[in-house]
Amino acid sequence: MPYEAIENGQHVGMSSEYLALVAKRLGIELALEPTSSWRETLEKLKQGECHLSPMLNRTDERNQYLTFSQVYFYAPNVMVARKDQPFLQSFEHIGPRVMAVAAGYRLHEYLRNHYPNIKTLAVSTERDGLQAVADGQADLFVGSLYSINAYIQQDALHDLKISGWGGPQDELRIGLSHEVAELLPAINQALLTISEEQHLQIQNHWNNLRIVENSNRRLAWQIGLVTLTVILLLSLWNLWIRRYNLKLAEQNQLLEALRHELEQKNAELTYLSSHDPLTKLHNRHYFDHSVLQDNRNPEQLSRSLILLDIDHFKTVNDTHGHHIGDRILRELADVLRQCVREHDLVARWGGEEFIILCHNAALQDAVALARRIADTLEETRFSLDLPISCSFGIAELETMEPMQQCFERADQALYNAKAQGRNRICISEESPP
Ligand SMILES: Nc1nc2c(ncn2[C@@H]2O[C@H](COP(=O)(O)OP(=O)(O)OP(=O)(O)O)[C@@H](O)[C@H]2O)c(=O)[nH]1
Repeated sequence: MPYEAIENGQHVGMSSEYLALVAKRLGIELALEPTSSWRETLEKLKQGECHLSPMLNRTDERNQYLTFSQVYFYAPNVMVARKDQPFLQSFEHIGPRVMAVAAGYRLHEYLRNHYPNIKTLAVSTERDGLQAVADGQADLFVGSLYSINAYIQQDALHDLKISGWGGPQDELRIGLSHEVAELLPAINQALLTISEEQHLQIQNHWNNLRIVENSNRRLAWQIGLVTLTVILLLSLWNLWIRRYNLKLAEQNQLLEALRHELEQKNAELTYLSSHDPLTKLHNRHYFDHSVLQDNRNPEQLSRSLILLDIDHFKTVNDTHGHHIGDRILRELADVLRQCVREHDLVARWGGEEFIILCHNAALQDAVALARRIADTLEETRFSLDLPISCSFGIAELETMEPMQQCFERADQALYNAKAQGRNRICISEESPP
């Protein structure tokens, strides 16, 4: 631009208006063959894939495959440099500087033929050439004043300046492939009928108005792009946060399940460490720690200990096997659970020996409980209908007496019961002085 471009599939720019005028005068319709670069346009003309191109300079090379109309548009060429570069009079003063030039343009051919020593950087479009100078890839760009003016404004290349004349001015013509060369006289005639006023109108139209429009459109695109990028980044951020929270919730759930499992295992461990696995009664460890270490407080109510031991249990095991012995132990535990009061504490002391702490029970209360147990044993039908009896030793905790001492008295009483023939209750009357 401002020469020509394709916008939304339409040919626009000065060139399109000149072509429209010519086509109208000739009474013909022209079909657009879109190309993306000047090189491609020339190649299609060469191959006969299209028949006409507007706004071409005549060169020796192009003369081989094109026929040219008369000149209908003159455009000066200029050199562009960054603002910190000096002004250069002409191509003679370029020195070792690198000059960007649009590949396939007449100027490219002109430089090659007349200034082979100038270092050139071939770019696809004039716009790319200006950008190459702005980016420092080239020191200069040479091209049409009209295009350069437009692109500097559109792309806001404010660090660039016109730094000198860029060779002979462009003399632009319509180029026709030889196949349609017979149209040439009519085209020349049509070009002659374009008035000075129409020329001016076309140039003003595309040199001012469109630039402003494009510039705004470019800005709008840039703002739109930045907004879209921000929206995209925010969406990605939200997605990431949502995924992170989901993962966190999963981890928390897992942690909660583990905590629950740990609590269960702890409860199991506590149970196992304080209970006898066979009878499910409290075990000796529990009883020892929670009761025997506890010395009597004078203000507490009376308490008694009962120790009981199954009579001739070895015979049960020896005669009927260990598993029957186990069953008898479990059945005896059930009897004890059934006979004691809820605040009494029953434990398996070891082997076939059990202990009961009777709370709020004086000696006679403990004796009554032992009798109840002995009676229940007689009435209970144990496995294999075996008759099961126990010997009992009982002691009441005296004021200020250590629990351990009371236990030893009960143990002695139990020993006495065994010694006196078993299946009986013996009492430790009082603690030794
Ligand atoms: N089945 C079984 N037997 C046990 C268990 N713990 C200890 N015993 C048995 O209990 C028996 C205790 O035998 P002894 O100490 O001689 O006592 P006893 O035969 O009951 O005789 P007295 O107590 O003197 O009446 C032994 O045969 C032990 O093997 C157990 O958990 N299961």
